[in-house]
Amino acid sequence: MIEITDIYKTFGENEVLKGISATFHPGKNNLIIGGSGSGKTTLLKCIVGLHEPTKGKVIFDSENFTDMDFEQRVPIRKQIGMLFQNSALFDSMTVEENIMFPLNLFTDMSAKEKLDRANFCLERVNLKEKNKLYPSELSGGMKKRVGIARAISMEPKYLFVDEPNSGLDPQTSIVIDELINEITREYKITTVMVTHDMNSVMGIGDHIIFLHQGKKWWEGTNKEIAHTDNQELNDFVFASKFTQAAKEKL
Ligand SMILES: Nc1ncnc2c1ncn2[C@@H]1O[C@H](COP(=O)(O)OP(=O)(O)OP(=O)(O)O)[C@@H](O)[C@H]1O
Repeated sequence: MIEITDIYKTFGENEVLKGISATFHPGKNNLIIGGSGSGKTTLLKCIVGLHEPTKGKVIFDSENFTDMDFEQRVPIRKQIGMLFQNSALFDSMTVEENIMFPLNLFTDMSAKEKLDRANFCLERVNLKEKNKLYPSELSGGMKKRVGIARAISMEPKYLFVDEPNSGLDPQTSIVIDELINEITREYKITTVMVTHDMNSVMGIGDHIIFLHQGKKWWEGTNKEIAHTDNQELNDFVFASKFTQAAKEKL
């Protein structure tokens, strides 16, 4: 479980986050949504420690991450898997080497153990036997799957995902969402995902927080979002005539 309390983040004069609190539970897809520039990525970075909040606390399973120094944070960082927008694979490394990268860095596993783990993860994301390919030889969807395989290689307790569907076609996006959803449930991971994608929101949004004007404007599930009377959320989710018409049929 991750608890964030009263998170503020200011860049110069720009107060981006204004007192955000939320609890993210294990085995759930926790989604952060909101308009462009509303602070979603900033919040995600504050939670993982890529930004320090100006004020507020981040607690990982009763451990106060905010008050820890770099060294103290290492054991928690080892339990964090990350999948960022461009998959962030190393182009000069094969698929297998990319997946083993965190294992080389953070574990003392033997070469065979690392290879077995990489193969297990590749199988889990349906990329068996793609070990020796380079990122340039993969489609966008395959790269995301390698990114997921790498993110789960350390058996993370927490998974942070930023816009996993950017640049993917709708069908591939659904495959990626389903994979994240299955892994979250199977390994009881606390997953926190930033997304713009309404298919993701409706498909896998167990718990959603909507950011607006730097605040948590609304919180609920994908079932509740369809019937919201929150004006700003409604305008955001059902922005097009097409989605508005679909809502009326719900
Ligand atoms: N490192 C930084 N330095 C200064 N300002 C920043 C920094 N990172 C983000 N910001 C500002 O914080 C605000 C929120 O940015 P953020 O990337 O968190 O929004 P977002 O909701 O994720 O947007 P998008 O959906 O467009 O990716 C923006 O005004 C942005 O310019």
